[in-house]
Amino acid sequence: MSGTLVLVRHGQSEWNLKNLFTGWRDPDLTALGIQEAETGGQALADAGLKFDIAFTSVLKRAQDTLRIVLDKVGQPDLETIRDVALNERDYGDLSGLNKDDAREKWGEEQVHIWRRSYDVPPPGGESLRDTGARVWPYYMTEILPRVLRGETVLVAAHGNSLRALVMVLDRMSKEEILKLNLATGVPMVYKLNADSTVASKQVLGDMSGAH
Ligand SMILES: O=C(O)[C@H](O)COP(=O)(O)O
Repeated sequence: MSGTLVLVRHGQSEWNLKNLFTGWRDPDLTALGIQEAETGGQALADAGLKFDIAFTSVLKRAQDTLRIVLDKVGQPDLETIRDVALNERDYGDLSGLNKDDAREKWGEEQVHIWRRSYDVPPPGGESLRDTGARVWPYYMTEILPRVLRGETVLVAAHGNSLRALVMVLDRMSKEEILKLNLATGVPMVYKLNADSTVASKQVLGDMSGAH
């Protein structure tokens, strides 16, 4: 067994609340989002986890979630690396549109395909495969080597940048990833084997409400 990797999706953002496609746009957390981050942080504190380093995107909602989590685990000054590679999937021309309006315009099924499929990009944006093509190499070069050295690494990022990672870690098929939704603020704790495969996964909270 080597180290520990913790993934957490940011708490609810203002645009999650308004039901808008967000992508690379940069809204703040809502009051609920702050609470979700606090709950996730508390769960990590209760599990006794201490981190060696944290990674996040260049977007506020992920950085603010990380700050709240680090406060809860008593490590407010932890070394943190921010990188665009961990940003949310770029939603392209859908960014800023209401998700229900989009369903009315293009149909429920098409919108679901844009949101959850592996390789169909929304107009002007990234498919999950495109997102994975930047997230995965970043994970391999910057994050994984630390975990393999035995470090405990925290990653605060986004619904789809983390889905891209979880798909590979959990060896999910293109069909399975279609159904995967990550809840906001719920940490996933992975223990990795020395060969980079997953030894165990523990979800510290309730994923069932995610949509
Ligand atoms: O970018 C967004 O709109 C959200 O962060 C994720 O949205 P999705 O659940 O529609 O992919």
